[in-house]
Amino acid sequence: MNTSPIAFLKGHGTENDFVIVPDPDNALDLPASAVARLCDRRAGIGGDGLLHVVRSAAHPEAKAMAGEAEWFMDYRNGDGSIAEMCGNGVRVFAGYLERAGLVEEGDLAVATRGGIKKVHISKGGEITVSMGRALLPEAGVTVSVDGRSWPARNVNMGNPHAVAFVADLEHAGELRSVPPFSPAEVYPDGVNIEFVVDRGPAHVAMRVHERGAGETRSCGTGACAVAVAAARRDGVDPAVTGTPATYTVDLPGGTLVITEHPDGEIEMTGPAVIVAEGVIDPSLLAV
Ligand SMILES: N[C@@H](CCC[C@H](N)C(=O)O)C(=O)O
Repeated sequence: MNTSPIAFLKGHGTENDFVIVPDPDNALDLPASAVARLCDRRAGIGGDGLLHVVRSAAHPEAKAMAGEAEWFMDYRNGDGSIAEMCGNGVRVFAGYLERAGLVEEGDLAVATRGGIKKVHISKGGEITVSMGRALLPEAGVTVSVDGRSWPARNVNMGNPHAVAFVADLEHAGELRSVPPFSPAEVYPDGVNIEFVVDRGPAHVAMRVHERGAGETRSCGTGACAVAVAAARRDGVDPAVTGTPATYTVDLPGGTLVITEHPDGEIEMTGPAVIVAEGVIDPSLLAV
């Protein structure tokens, strides 16, 4: 049981916001109920998710990566569930490590449940993450919200996404109160759903309903999934042309720039901001 005061920080990446809990030795008990309490916007600190900052060597799920990546992003969704990867989260995670003096500007590797991610912290504060390759299972899916349905592209960025191109982002309705529907046989563990419109050549805008969090103001893995789905729809495949493709993705909370390289590697660039730090009352962490 956690009895002494525990430090936290609050940060966001394009307004996808996180409670950051530094715990290098993995000494804290953080069950789903405690995570949900911390992420509660009224009775807790508030966040779309939680970044538990642990040394890889101290976490059973990350030990094997400790030789290549000193730090493990133990990411949790706001409802306490576990996700493989969080694109905005990994930038904020790296931003925290730099601010705490645990890493320096430049290149670092971060261990995640989705594997090791290479991160570059640049002088201006923007952070670029190599997000890995997108998997595009052939099976098309349908998503529905508020009585409307759209065909969607199934994209896996380490975590599952369904990307639907719509005529108007307002058609996605009140996503926070009316969760969209997607087929459980395709997504047995749930799915993140993106609604997308065109803004111009290689420029789209999206809204997202995240698994475990509801509608959020941004999703990094979602923006990567959208950029790849938009490129394929536009007949663009860097593996075929041998030329990188860059898409600008506008989200309610800001803009992310996504580049897909000919070898399939996807790079995402965006900001990471720390807005506060403080101390958690241990009662919030009671099991
Ligand atoms: N906001 C994240 C994605 C977080 C995980 C997602 N909700 C899931 O359950 O897969 C991002 O920036 O990628």
